[in-house]
Amino acid sequence: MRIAFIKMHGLGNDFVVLDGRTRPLPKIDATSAAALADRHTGIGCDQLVLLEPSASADFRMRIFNPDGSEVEACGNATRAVGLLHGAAARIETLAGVISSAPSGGGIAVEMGKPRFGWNEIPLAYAMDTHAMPVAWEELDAPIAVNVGNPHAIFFVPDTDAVDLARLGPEIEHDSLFPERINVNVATATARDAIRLRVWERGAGLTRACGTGACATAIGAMRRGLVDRKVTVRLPGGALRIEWREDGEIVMTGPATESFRGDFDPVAYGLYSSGSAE
Ligand SMILES: N[C@H](CCC[C@H](N)C(=O)O)C(=O)O
Repeated sequence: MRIAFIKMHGLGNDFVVLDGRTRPLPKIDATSAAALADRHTGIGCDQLVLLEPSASADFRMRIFNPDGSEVEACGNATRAVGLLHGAAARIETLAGVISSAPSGGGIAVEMGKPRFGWNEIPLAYAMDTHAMPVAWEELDAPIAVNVGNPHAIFFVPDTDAVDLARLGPEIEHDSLFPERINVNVATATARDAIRLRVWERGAGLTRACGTGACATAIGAMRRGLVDRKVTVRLPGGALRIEWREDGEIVMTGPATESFRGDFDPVAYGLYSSGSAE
């Protein structure tokens, strides 16, 4: 039996969504996730997103990077599945239960509260995460923030002048980051505006990163560069981030369904539910 998928994106950060909220999905592991995400031999996406029933929320969202790693959070995908759900939703993730709701033509997501402790990022050893005493060439003194997943944010004079394709993977895989790291280069251009480019852990350069926008906005606020409501402009478009007085991060932005299709699970080492395992 063929498996249906929905192709979606948030500002060009694209996803293959397998909707298992009402019918069981085949077992997905790192190998099959990477095969489905492959842009040449698979369907192709920045992240594979599985929806499953949940005992603690409206549904559970699992997120796999194209390298097969399963991760705790994905801001753009959360808006996409919020659009798919069509109404306000509480969503169980590896980082806890978050919520989405339609908002002004887009989707607003309450992403949880940021964490700043060196062991919460996590880092391999104790260090000031506000201005880390480390550097990779011109990228130095990052601020580290965990918004469900780990981020390092470098504030630079010109984001376009950074060779992120070369420095991104070097930083992502540095032994300082035991769970690797998402790498953000940003410029605060006004009290309510940030420019951002992201090298994503397990995915590489993407057109937008929702958790990167959240982490970068929080980092800029903690550094006193911006106020508590900012517009973050990424290559794929803009997201609105607010750090609410109660500590919750609220991200608002668009989500789009591109097309629907189906695939033969056997071609990806999967067996549709109920068939021979
Ligand atoms: N690559 C990220 C997951 C996807 C985050 C990004 N697509 C977003 O919209 O938040 C990580 O490994 O933490």
